[in-house]
Amino acid sequence: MDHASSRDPVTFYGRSFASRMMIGTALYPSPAVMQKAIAASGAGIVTVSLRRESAGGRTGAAFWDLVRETGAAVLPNTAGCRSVKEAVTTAELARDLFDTPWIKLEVIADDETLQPDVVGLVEAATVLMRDGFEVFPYTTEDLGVAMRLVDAGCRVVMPWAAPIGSARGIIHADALKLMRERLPDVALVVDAGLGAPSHAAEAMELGFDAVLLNTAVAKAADPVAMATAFRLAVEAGRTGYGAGLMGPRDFASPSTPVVGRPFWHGLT
Ligand SMILES: CC(=O)[C@@H](O)[C@H](O)COP(=O)(O)O
Repeated sequence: MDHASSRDPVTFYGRSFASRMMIGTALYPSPAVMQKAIAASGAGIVTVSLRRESAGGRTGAAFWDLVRETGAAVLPNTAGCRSVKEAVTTAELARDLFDTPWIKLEVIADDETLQPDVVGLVEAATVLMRDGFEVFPYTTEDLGVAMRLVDAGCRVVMPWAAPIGSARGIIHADALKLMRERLPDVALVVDAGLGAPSHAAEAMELGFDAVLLNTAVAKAADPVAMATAFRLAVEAGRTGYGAGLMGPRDFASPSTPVVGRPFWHGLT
């Protein structure tokens, strides 16, 4: 019987990638460390903030060159947008600047916590999908919102594990499991709040298609080593999921025989 494995490619809007990890480009101690960490992560997709790039000038151009040198596909994002209008305008600028229909859509309700505004998100996703974008919406674990995003045409949904930068890992595993169960044909990516490689493995074991993370790698004492650890964890989690995880049981189930006699009985 064939099983899914870490070597199965993942597909987003018709583009396939060997790696199931996406990585952010913010917060690294230096551009050189960012490049090395991206390489160590094996990520085929990097996300970049349009606000940073649209600032233009030498800093923006130099940063864009560094990202391009990684060879990864670019997923521009609308980080920091607080309204539908702002997110749609930013997406349009991103399409021109990065020459891609992809947009990681973030509509933020609260500057302090970066809590997603899920009402504005569905509205902006509807506008952008109608306008030919391929939207990767960043949302909470709420199934109802995810279903509205799918109704709007999104083929990818990116629920959080936990609030951005919190490093708490998956807080509502049951809600993510339900989302996986109810949206079997949608590419689901756990985005934000992953703090340890084991969190990424858990997301993959839940059957998610990929993970996206930034802070845990960028802020690690050794970002390159941490990127490697996340890569291995994603591969392990995906392979474990494909191998068919046994379900938990309420009570013990003996894994060693309790009948018969030890084979060495009588030899001494
Ligand atoms: C939505 C968002 O901005 C995230 O993609 C973020 O960049 C990654 O979250 P962490 O920094 O918590 O990994």
